[in-house]
Amino acid sequence: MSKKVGVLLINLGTPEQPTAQSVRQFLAEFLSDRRVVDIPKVLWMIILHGVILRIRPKKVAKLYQSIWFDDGSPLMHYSRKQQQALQQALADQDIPVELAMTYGKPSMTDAGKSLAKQGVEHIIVLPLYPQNSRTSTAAAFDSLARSLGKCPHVPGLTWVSDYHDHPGYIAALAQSVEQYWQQYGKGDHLLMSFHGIPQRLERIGDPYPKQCRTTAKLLAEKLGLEDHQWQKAFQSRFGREEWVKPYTDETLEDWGKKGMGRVDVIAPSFSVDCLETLEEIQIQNQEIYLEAGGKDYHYIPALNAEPDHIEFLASLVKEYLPAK
Ligand SMILES: C=CC1=C(C)c2cc3[nH]c(cc4nc(cc5[nH]c(cc1n2)c(C)c5CCC(=O)O)C(CCC(=O)O)=C4C)c(C)c3C=C
Ligand SMILES: [Fe+2]
Ligand SMILES: [Fe+2]
Repeated sequence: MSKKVGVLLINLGTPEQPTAQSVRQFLAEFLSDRRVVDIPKVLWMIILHGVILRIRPKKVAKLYQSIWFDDGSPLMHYSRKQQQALQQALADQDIPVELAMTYGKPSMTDAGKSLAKQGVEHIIVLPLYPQNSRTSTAAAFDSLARSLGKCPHVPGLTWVSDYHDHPGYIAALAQSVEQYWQQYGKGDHLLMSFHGIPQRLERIGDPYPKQCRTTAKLLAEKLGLEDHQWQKAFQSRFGREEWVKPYTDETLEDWGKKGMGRVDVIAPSFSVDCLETLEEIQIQNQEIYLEAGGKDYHYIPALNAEPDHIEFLASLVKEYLPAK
């Protein structure tokens, strides 16, 4: 008899409210994770609690307020929709789907308990990070492992480490760009903006930057773009250290100064729209580009719970089903 399979979708986590208190709670947990910030612990705790958590929550809460949805944070809104849509897509196979966040709620433990209650004995764990990094994917793994530490036994597990070059993922991205172009016309340049990580991490073996470059190259090929029509860049720098280059904001400022026409921006490291896309890319970076002299700026939304994306995720799950 084969074991009943379930799916655990994982994303980062997000504040419960767009308030300084809620943002502080989220950042305190997220930024205390050694997978995310690995500078000497005592020094980091002094900086984090003495400086960052005193200043940043208030500032960032305002940014969350500017993009907050009626039912909560965009990241949570779209993650829930993804879970429901994937659940529906896999209903004919009787595969339940739960959602957990690496930090905060819904917790790994609650999601795991819910799968167990539904009779699941083998979990396909799908972190919604197309590219694999110690700061995102490995952090999700640690969080899952910690919660399994409290479990009376460990179920069967299949870990989807990444899908950065999966033809189905590249096709879903290309499809969304083409649909956008059909509706709103096509820009002169496509900027593919990925969440950044410190450059030092690439030197010590984090596969993430290389996987982002591969995603970008494959997407450009799929769209039939020539080299001068697109560029990749890395966003969301944090702290003083050098991060992987080129930087998104500097690239857009440079393009704006050159008086470039219309730029379209897509963010292929984000499975769902969130603060870093709806605020940083769509609001902040647009301002940078236009103020520098750029003419027109369009943000192409994340794949979210769009049918092509869900179809791809369902097919990915089926590829990882354990042999009967
Ligand atoms: C300490 C530095 C950070 C690293 C390294 C990092 C990697 C990383 N992050 C994501 C995805 C997301 N990050 C988001 C928010 C966010 N990221 C950092 C810092 C690092 N991220 C901070 C401090 C924040 C919070 C906002 C802020 O204070 O600026 C989000 C959005 C969350 C939301 O609620 O909308 C996502 C998603 C990836 C994929 C990644 C490594 C590859
Ligand atoms: Fe981040
Ligand atoms: Fe940011």
